[in-house]
Amino acid sequence: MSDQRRQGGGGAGGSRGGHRGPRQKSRTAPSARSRQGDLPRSTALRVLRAVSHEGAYANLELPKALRRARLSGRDAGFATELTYGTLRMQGLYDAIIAEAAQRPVSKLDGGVLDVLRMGVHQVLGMRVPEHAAADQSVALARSVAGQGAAGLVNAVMRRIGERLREEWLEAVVPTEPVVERLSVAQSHPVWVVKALRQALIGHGVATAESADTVLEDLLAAHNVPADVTLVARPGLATVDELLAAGAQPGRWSPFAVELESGAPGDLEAVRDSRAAVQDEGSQLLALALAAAPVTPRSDGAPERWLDLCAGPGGKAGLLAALALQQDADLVANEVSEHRTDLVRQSLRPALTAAGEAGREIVVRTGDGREAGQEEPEAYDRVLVDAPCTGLGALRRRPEARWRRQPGDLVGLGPLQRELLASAIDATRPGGVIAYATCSPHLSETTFVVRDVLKKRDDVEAIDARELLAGAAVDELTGLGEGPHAQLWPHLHGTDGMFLALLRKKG
Ligand SMILES: C[S@@+](CC[C@H](N)C(=O)[O-])C[C@H]1O[C@@H](n2cnc3c(N)ncnc32)[C@H](O)[C@@H]1O
Repeated sequence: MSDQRRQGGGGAGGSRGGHRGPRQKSRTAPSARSRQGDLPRSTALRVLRAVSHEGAYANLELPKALRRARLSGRDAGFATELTYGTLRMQGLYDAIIAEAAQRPVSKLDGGVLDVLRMGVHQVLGMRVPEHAAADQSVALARSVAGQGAAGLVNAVMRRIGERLREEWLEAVVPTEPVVERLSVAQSHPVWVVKALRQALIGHGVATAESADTVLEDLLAAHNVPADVTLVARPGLATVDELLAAGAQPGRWSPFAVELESGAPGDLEAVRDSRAAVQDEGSQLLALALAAAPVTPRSDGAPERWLDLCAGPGGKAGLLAALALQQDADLVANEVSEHRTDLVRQSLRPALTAAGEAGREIVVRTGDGREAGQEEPEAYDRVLVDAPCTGLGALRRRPEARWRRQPGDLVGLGPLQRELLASAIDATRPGGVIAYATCSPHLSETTFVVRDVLKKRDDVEAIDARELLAGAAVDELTGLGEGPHAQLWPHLHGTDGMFLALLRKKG
């Protein structure tokens, strides 16, 4: 459990702001505090408004908002849990608000609805005393929508306080059908629940009989904040260095540590891009590709690696470090110029080290769909970390489940297939292609690989599970029936990463 969750009812409001230090109190006059809600809550509300009205991403918006409000320590933790927890559980909270307000949430003003969602999360998700949550919600409602809204929020918050969480669940969660039940109880859109159910069965980790139980575990795992995992990029940083700075060892990757407190940017190695925030699933994928057997080049020339969709540079950062250790060259390609800049930043120390070692690391902007035609059979190892719905990373992207739509798959499907076909063309005979997504959705994983393989006889699937397990420092099972591998948040504590490894024949 994270610090934010542990602190639960403490934080900003457990005691009507009584825990706050004198410095914060002096920044806001008492009259302003009561009119607008306290600083952690008004900061969280500002982020929620930006997410629901301006299409902002909470993980980018929140750090900026915390900085602007100069929140740190417990207050920053409280605002973070309030923002992320409210966004995650929005589906359940909307059902509770509709019942308590005796009207559909679509009839409520958007700002008032966000205030109420935050209010419900405080009472039912964070154990903040009802009176503190209600008073602060009323003040926030007054500031966003006036006195009339304050009266409505007051009435709804009092009604919400009349029942325990279990009683609310009983009141608003339908008993059947199962998909509807899980959708409300675990706060996911129905289409996502259905797609994940199919994925669990399709990837071979559940049967039609066991799927509902396993599905509940998966959905529940999406509602628990992910640990902050770092990678010590080999040759550039060491795990020991990060452990000495207070991190704990990771579970699967030999280069992973977990940061239980503090911000990643507090660590020098992270500031220098020698280490980085990276889920262990992503680390294992890069390690599996680097370890896959390829036929050595007959001319003895160094291997050439390609990361076709590299932005913002997480996997490219680890691949660059591994390429340096294996005397290989790397091209990190990305279609967006802005994201190419992020890759360049991420690879800064590796670029310097490559220059010193006489190795070549190139960061470039380009459409990956053209690489196969422009550089046929040029590479030994190619990663396609394809643009996808991100349904495997819902722990980290709290608003993604509400923003994503089934229609997104229509645009992504052809792009994923074209990128994979291009990657195969760019790989020389005897080389290996890794196709990865941070989504277990069958339409973006096994169906893409199946369709591409159906059209060509120059490539075959190899057992990704074996290579993934071989890269792990602990026994890694539950990856499916093969040959492709699927990681799961509820089984492995990683993001839901998919990996197919293909070998170019010849
Ligand atoms: C899932 S992200 C890759 C994440 C990255 N590998 C990492 O670990 O940090 C997919 C990336 O593909 C890029 N992309 C989308 N279409 C592309 C294309 N046609 N060619 C190359 N990159 C593309 C997106 O801009 C995005 O940065």
